[in-house]
Amino acid sequence: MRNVTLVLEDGTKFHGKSFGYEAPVAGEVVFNTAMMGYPESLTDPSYAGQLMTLTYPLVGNYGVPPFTTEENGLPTFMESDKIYASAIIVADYSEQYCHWNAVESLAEWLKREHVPGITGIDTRELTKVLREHGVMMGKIIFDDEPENVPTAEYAGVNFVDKVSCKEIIRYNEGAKKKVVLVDCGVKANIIRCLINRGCEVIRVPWNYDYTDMEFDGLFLANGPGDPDMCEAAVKIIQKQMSLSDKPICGICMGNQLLAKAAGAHIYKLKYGHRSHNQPVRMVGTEKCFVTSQNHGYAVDAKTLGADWEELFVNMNDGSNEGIRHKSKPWFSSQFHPEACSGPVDTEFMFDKFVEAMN
Ligand SMILES: NC(=O)CC[C@H](N)C(=O)O
Repeated sequence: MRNVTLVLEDGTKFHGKSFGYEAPVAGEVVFNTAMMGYPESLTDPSYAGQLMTLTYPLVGNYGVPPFTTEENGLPTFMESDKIYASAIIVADYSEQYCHWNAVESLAEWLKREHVPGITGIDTRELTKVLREHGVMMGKIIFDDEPENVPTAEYAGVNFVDKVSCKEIIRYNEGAKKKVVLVDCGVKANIIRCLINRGCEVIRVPWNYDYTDMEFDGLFLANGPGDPDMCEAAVKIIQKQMSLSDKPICGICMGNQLLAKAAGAHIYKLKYGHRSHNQPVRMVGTEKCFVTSQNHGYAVDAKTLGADWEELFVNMNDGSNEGIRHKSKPWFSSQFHPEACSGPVDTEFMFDKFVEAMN
């Protein structure tokens, strides 16, 4: 294994070994504290442009599932068609794996998909640095090729435009309820959750004007990067809200875009929420949920329009975790009710959306 150095924007260095694709890479360094779920996280398009650090030390020991697809075209075990994270950073990579569903090692998969992976990194120390300083850009450099220094930008890049579908894709055609799904970088399990509830899903590009289409409800998906890059999507949501009271539901980027359409501002969190155990409270109740999350930006709830209110708050830092309109069936969550991976306790969000369409 070749020696590599992870160099952070502030000059901090971490030395490790390459176990994935052998190429230098740069991106925003983020950390995820989930104990499992690397096949799902790596294929979550919301990680585009990011070097994903896993704080759980042992990674790779359950291998990687096959890339089979269902009849409807969705991947059986993955969250999209490929790895979207720019790299994975771990403490202790295990080439040996054992799982009923594994067909290859994580290293084999990363190499095939041209994604670097590095091991032997003190990921706890790295996470402490990111928590103190906030997320930073970083570069993975091969020690025997010091002149080969990669570059990348994160702020100001429209990642949604890079990952969104380019043409309309339909799933479960002919089902009772038609849902327009705005694809900002949608995870497959959002589509599965809608299909499982008897919906036809009409997946449209992020900046597509769907307002004159025939549908029963609008779903705003998750996606990578800065929501302020997605003004085009916000304008279409505002147009839709001015034309009709049809149900609208959003997840993660979808929460941020709905909030922007409601007049709110978005800000960047110091180091984001990426884990399987983010506690959220439903506002006005004592109901709390353990949620799966992956986001770096948040809605400034104080800036929401007068017709809107907070629906969920994060119990660790008090940040917004969801909003709703005071009288119309428009609501969203910053967390991931579709999980994949993570706890499924909040899947009721999909039930509420389907109920609203009925
Ligand atoms: N998973 C998501 O949809 C993330 C939304 C947005 N890119 C953020 O980081 O906050």
